[in-house]
Amino acid sequence: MDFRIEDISPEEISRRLSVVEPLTESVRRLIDAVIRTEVDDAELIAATERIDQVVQTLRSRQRDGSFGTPYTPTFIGMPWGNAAVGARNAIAPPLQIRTESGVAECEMVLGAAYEGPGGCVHGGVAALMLDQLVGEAASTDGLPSFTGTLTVRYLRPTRLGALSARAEVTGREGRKTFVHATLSDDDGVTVEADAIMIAPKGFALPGGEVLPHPATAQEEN
Ligand SMILES: CCCCCCCCCCCC(=O)SCCNC(=O)CCNC(=O)[C@H](O)C(C)(C)COP(=O)(O)OP(=O)(O)OC[C@H]1O[C@@H](n2cnc3c(N)ncnc32)[C@H](O)[C@@H]1OP(=O)(O)O
Repeated sequence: MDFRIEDISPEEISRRLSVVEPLTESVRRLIDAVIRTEVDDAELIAATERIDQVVQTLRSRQRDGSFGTPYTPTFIGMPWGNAAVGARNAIAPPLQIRTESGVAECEMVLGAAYEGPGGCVHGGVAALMLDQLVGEAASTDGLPSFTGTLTVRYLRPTRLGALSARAEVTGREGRKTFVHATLSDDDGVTVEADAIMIAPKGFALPGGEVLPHPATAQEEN
């Protein structure tokens, strides 16, 4: 896994986000527009050419491979290509997740790009959002955890539109954290999930042994 360190200040992080977040929002509007447009074929072909020109400009200077998750020396993560919450990733659902001890929650408005059954949220998108939320809830004590097992129950179809989601830690056992999560619309819960999150070897255990961070462990190996 990629654990590169980038020595930049929180102010520099904010500055970079202030530039890329509007770009990502613009691409989200583009995705929605492409799905729902009813313009004629000539306009679609002209739009394809204009979009390809923009792609060419962006590709004139580009990193190899994926974005990865760079960390500052004080472990502020920058997962900007992440499929669930990447600030540069327009296919990520628009989530602004808030966390407090053992809890992660957010509200979101999902449009045409997240459709599965007609007019409803794709089950994989619901699972993606809940997977991220259980990960963030499990990691609020500073011990990042991977999803070991995620069990998802779809109780009824989730209409596209305004939704909310919440994850809460229900127990911890060694490196395992148990988390329950829900996705809800105005009428209540539509999807629920239970996760077993695992803190990989190489991270500090809460109140116990401090293991090397993967970034430094990698250098030592
Ligand atoms: C602060 C920043 C915020 C950061 C915020 C971060 C949010 C991240 C959210 C993103 C979530 C993701 O998508 S994560 C990506 C999807 N997940 C993955 O790719 C994980 C792939 N799997 C793995 O890397 C590995 O299998 C691990 C790390 C899950 C486990 O490996 P391990 O560490 O070697 O585990 P091991 O020693 O064998 O077992 C330890 C204990 O866990 C149990 N265990 C092991 N695997 C599993 C499993 N899959 N499901 C259930 N339980 C398991 C074992 O029975 C054992 O229990 P006992 O005997 O002790 O009782």
